[in-house]
Amino acid sequence: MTGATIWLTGLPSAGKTTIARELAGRLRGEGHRVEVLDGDEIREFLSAGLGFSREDRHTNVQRIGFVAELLASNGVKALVPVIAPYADSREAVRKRHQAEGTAYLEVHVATPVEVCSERDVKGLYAKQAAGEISGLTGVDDPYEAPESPDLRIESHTQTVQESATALHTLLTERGLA
Ligand SMILES: Nc1ncnc2c1ncn2[C@@H]1O[C@H](COP(=O)(O)OS(=O)(=O)O)[C@@H](OP(=O)(O)O)[C@H]1O
Ligand SMILES: Nc1ncnc2c1ncn2[C@@H]1O[C@H](COP(=O)(O)OP(=O)(O)O)[C@@H](O)[C@H]1O
Repeated sequence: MTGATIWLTGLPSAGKTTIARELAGRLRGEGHRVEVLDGDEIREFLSAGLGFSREDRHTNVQRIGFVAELLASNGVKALVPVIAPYADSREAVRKRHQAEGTAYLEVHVATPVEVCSERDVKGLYAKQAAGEISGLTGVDDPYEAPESPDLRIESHTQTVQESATALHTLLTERGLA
C-alpha cells in the first residue's frame, strides 16, 4: 500500500487530534496501516526537553517530519496532528518528502482562535488569559497560516465526521485511499 504523511496544522484546540483519530479509525477499517504521531506523546519521548521557543518548535517539527517520512516511505499513513506554526519548518518537511519521493499532504485545520479559545480542551487559553503561561500559539505567539494547503478544514462549520470525510475524499482523489 502507498504510504503518505498527512500533516494537520492549526491552533491548539482547532480539532487536529480529533480529526486525525477519526480518519485513522476509518483507514484502519479499510485495511491501511496507520500511525498517529500525536504532538503531546512526541514531546514526552522523542522531543523530551524541548520547549516552545521558535527554535525548539522548529526542531520538534523536523524530528516529527523525519519519523513521519520513514513511516510513510514504508507504506504507513502517518497522520500528524501537530501545530507546526512556522511556514519554513513545514516547507522543510515537505521538501524532505519530495526529495525522497514520498507523498505529503498539508491540511490546515482553520478554526478561528475565538472558537479554539472557547473549546479550550486543555485549558491553555484560560491559563494564558490569567497570565499563568505566555507564548501560546495564535494568542501571544505566531501562527503562520498555510497559504495553499492541500485542504483547508473549517471545523467550526461542520461535524468531526464531515471533517474526516473531507480529508478521506482528498486521499481518495490522490490515489492514497
Ligand atoms: N505555549 C504553547 N503554545 C502552543 N501549544 C502549547 C503551549 N504550551 C503547551 N502546549 C501544548 O503542546 C501542544 C503543542 O505541541 P506541538 O508539538 O503540536 O507544537 S509545535 O508544533 O512544536 O509548536 C499543544 O497541543 P494541541 O492542543 O493538541 O495542539 C498544546 O496542548
Ligand atoms: N469538525 C470538528 N473537527 C474536529 N474537532 C471538532 C469539530 N467540531 C468540534 N470539535 C471539538 O473540538 C475539540 C478539538 O480538540 P482537539 O482535537 O484536541 O484539538 P487539537 O488537537 O487541534 O488541539 C474536540 O473537543 C472536538 O470534539
